[in-house]
Amino acid sequence: MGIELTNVNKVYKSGEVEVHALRNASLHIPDNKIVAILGPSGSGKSTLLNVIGGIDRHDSGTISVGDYMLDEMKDKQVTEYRRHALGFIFQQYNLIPTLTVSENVEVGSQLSKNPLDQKDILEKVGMWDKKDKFPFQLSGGEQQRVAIARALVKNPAYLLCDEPTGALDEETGKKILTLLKYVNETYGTTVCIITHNNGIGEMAHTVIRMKSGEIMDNYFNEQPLAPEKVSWV
Ligand SMILES: Nc1ncnc2c1ncn2[C@@H]1O[C@H](COP(=O)(O)OP(=O)(O)OP(=O)(O)O)[C@@H](O)[C@H]1O
Repeated sequence: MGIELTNVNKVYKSGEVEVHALRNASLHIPDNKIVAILGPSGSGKSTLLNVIGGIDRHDSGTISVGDYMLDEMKDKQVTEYRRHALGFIFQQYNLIPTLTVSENVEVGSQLSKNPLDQKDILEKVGMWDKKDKFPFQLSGGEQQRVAIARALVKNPAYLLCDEPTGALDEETGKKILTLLKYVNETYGTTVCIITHNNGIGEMAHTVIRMKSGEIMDNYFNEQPLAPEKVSWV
């Protein structure tokens, strides 16, 4: 099972210009792992995560995520897949500014048929005592914890994270990585982390390196480091 891509291509066209964002990308990500997707700016990392996450559709090739065969799914089925199988985390947290912490998490809860207990999740991410605060009253690290709680309350099998520590300093970033590792170990969630920070590869079970839309490398880390021990670059 897990995530399987075979010869996936994605071309963006703007006028006469074509950008080959993914070129014959093939990879296998086993379930219940932490995966780091590394590569320079423009190498196709976000495109890869977006086609896996059903935010964007690929042009050719096959993608399966668990039981979901993405190339065979209609848009409505892709929406269901995003709601039930996936949680998303972004660099800029994307919390709703007019809702409190618990109301933001409630949004995630309402998207799921079998949501987890909100109090339990907010306690696990260390934000229960701030459940009535608004996002502007929280630090960046706290906002990212809430975003993780909102994604997690749906109990997704896959957590797709695009630069989750990109806006955070080293100390706070490492706390968020520790939380993601805890999520992986506690719930068995597969955690995919896109990052410019090569050090994050040191804590992952699987590392994927991209360049110019191609997967250059895909290897297992025999001994992933604890998040607090990774280098920060
Ligand atoms: N919606 C789009 N329309 C046109 N071109 C796009 C679109 N999305 C991405 N691209 C192009 O596809 C290529 C890959 O972009 P992508 O965002 O996947 O790279 P990335 O590795 O995530 O970069 P970064 O680390 O800077 O976020 C780039 O050349 C980018 O300009």
